[in-house]
Amino acid sequence: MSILIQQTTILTMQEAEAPFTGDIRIEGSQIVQIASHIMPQPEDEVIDGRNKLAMPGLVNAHQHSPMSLLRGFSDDLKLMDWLERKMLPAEARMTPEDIYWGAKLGIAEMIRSGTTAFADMYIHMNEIAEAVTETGIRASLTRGMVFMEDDGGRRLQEAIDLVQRWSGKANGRITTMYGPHSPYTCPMEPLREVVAMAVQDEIPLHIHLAETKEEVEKIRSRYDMTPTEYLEESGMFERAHVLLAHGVHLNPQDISRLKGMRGGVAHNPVSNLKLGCGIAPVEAMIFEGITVGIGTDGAGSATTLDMFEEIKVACWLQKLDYGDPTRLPARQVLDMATRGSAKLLSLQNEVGMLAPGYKADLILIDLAKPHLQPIHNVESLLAYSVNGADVHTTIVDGQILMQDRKLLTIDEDELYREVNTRAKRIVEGV
Ligand SMILES: N[C@@H](CCSC[C@H]1O[C@@H](n2cnc3c(=O)[nH]cnc32)[C@H](O)[C@@H]1O)C(=O)O
Ligand SMILES: [Zn+2]
Repeated sequence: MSILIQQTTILTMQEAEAPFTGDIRIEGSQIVQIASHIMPQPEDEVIDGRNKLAMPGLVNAHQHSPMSLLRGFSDDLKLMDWLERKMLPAEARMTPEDIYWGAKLGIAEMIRSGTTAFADMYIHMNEIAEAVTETGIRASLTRGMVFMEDDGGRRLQEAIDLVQRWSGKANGRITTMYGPHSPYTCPMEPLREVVAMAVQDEIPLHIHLAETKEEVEKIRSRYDMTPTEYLEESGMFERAHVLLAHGVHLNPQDISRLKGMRGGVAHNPVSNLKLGCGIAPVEAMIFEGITVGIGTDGAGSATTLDMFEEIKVACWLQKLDYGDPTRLPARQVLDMATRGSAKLLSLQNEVGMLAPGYKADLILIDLAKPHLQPIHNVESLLAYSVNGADVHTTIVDGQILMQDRKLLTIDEDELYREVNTRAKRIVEGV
């Protein structure tokens, strides 16, 4: 299978490279050539790229994909109330099949809005892995673990099963992580146990950190530490690749503790705004050399999985926080949503950039729209004007998943029937 995209505007996201017009050739799962003109081969599927822009697919660095089933079900609550009174009881009522359909709903929204890979933390991971396999998207999957009661090791065993069964599957599109949920749901002993497993199996960690002020207060009263100090105490930053979700409430010492860490922080600006959490110190972290990527968090809180929305809001928040519009400029935020997030998923040598040898994970954006004209500066348009609905074509691992806004691997009528019936049944009991 080979694809030739002709005469399109290309933003490779390679270091400081400006956009240019050219062709992109894909063979199998990889990009093999990018040049101003490439001779079509007889077997090529040719895509007309005129009036379009090709860029690396966006990487959503923090998600709970089946929470799309709970979108709009319990808004305008405090995080701890939302989580403990609404989400956890609803999740307890979800069957594995519900999770499969919820994940598929999330994946449909992601493919439609230009996301080609995501980091997911949830339960019933076999079903999410099946949804990833069938739909063609790329994902780093994590069984989230809350250690608040003795479950006879069930959660840990499910996490191990996920890693053993699914790492490298779906032509390498599936990778895995270990996911202790957060400082406030993981006592030190099981946390250290998971860190030791991550080190031994060479598997990254995915965990929430310092999302709310309440969390900071809770960890202070329990352990007399900041949440960051608490995680540092577990040894994870020194010993493993760690994907930290949120990192909103970090003081300057906390930021110093993260310096030199493998992995980095997934910024989820829309979720942070909607839950009233605060503004993450994104610029300060980048200044210290910490990798910051972008995620949406689950649709149960953020309510949208459109990474172009996150991109805009990420910029706005830093500009507002500093009272300075030069903060977090367009190119830098695009870098966060592609290469930054790719590094958080340990995929920096495979996705996040358009280059020969990289995976063919890319999107085409339709520029023939009033809000995307005239074209003074492509990076500005992408950061401040493009919406997920402007994505025309989505390609992952060399397979076209959406063309001309039609999903090719998902039956949307069936999907909407399933999710509505299931969502209704789940929330009736909460
Ligand atoms: N409840 C599971 C853990 C599930 S992992 C993912 C969890 O993260 C929760 N979650 C989603 N968004 C957020 C957030 O913003 N902060 C904290 N937890 C969240 C989500 O509801 C889900 O329960 C257990 O018993 O082990
Ligand atoms: Zn989360």
